[in-house]
Amino acid sequence: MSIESNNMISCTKKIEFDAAHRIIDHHGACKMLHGHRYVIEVTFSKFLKDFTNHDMVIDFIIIKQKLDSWIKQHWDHNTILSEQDKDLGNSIEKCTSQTIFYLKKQPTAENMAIFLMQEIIPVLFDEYGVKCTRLRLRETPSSFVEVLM
Ligand SMILES: Nc1nc2c(c(=O)[nH]1)N=C([C@H](O)[C@H](O)COP(=O)(O)OP(=O)(O)OP(=O)(O)O)CN2
Repeated sequence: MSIESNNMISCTKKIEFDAAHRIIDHHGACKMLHGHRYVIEVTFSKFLKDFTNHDMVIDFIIIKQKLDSWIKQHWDHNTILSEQDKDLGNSIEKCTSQTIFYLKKQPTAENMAIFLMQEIIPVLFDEYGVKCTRLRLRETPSSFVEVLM
């Protein structure tokens, strides 16, 4: 097999979590507070030409340790709201003592995926020298978004 300079090898890990959200001003039911079983598929890649001295793109165990810990701490069994939705967030916090996770934008699947890809994953995986090339976030069995880099 001949390796071309742009051939890549990638590895993907799936992580699931439960969270509630709502999209203010949505024309349909998504303006109501509701929950999802979210499924993240995160993919890291390396150029094959850079893979010569390695056996793994990145260990699946490291992906789980790093990203799953962040998700468990911030998003799992929590409510994800826009910063414009502080009244709702404050009411929930008063009743449940949870710490609401606020995004600057609406908590759509797109904005959640972009936030993970831009703000969280680069910091969590900085030391491993791998590039996150794809992040898929499934909101329902029939709906997902994907960020490709
Ligand atoms: N592009 C986006 N569209 C919608 C989002 C989103 O994040 N990005 N979010 C929602 C709601 O949160 C909703 O709960 C999910 O919508 P939908 O896929 O329509 O869910 P259903 O289970 O009702 O889908 P079925 O078609 O019945 O399988 C809405 N849109």
